[in-house]
Amino acid sequence: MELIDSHKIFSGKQLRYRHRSGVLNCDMVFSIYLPPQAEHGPVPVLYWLSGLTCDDQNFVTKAGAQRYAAEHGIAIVAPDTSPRGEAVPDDAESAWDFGLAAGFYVDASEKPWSDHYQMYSYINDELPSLIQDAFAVVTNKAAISGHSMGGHGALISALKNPNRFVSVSAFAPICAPMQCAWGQKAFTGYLGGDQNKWQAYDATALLLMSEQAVPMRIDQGADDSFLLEQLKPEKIQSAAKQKNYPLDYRLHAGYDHSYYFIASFIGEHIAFHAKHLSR
Ligand SMILES: N[C@@H](CCC(=O)N[C@@H](CSC=O)C(=O)NCC(=O)O)C(=O)O
Repeated sequence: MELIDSHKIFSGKQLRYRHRSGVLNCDMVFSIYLPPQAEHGPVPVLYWLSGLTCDDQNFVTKAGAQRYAAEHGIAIVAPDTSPRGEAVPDDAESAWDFGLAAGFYVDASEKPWSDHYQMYSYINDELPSLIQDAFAVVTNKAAISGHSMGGHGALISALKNPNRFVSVSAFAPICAPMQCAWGQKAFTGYLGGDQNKWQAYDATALLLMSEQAVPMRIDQGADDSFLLEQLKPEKIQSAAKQKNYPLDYRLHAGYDHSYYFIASFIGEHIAFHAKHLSR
């Protein structure tokens, strides 16, 4: 693992590393914020998953999360959103919603994507192992959050691993990818045409099948241009109501899909996770 950037911020450290990923079969970069408390012992970890077109830096430079992570003594790991490199296939049409920076946090089964696009395993297995081996972090519990495509990634990770994550939150997540154009395109490309396979990566379907709840918070901007066509929070709200699932859903007047929205509420999300991580 190679340290490629380092900054002191709010008495902690914002670090950036490059490493070889076995599951993605390419070099990857991730960022980690270590709060000042990490100098005195293990701290809990919040994983942050970013959205379409992002890499690890969008959240680090725009969300303003470090102030709150330092206050609560939480490390934040921000991975990239897809495999990258000369040998990694990208979408032939260079679409921004598929291929590069659009891994959708699934394990692809279809060629040519399956050789590299194994983002679910990277986020849920390989990266946490690496983080636990390399940093002073608490190993038996973590929290997860994300935005848009990354919100979908956070929700499915928690729903599929209720013993690993103590809490999950999301900003403007893609709540029902099987029922929107972004999700249908990605799942067809990465997983093939059999929709039975898609359910394993659809937050609304997973919630309906869940047997163990993870405290969940979703914040959504009412002026988000993707709200009606792509995000569909009403699907997961309805599923949560049906299952009596602990979903705290908040709609905010005037906010859009951008990092201005995320920066406005990231402090509340980190406080939500801190409460559950400290139990
Ligand atoms: N094509 C546009 C819009 C892309 C966009 O809005 N990306 C969001 C995530 S959308 C769902 O996953 C984002 O986080 N963008 C990065 C940012 O820093 O705002 C474009 O390319 O701008």
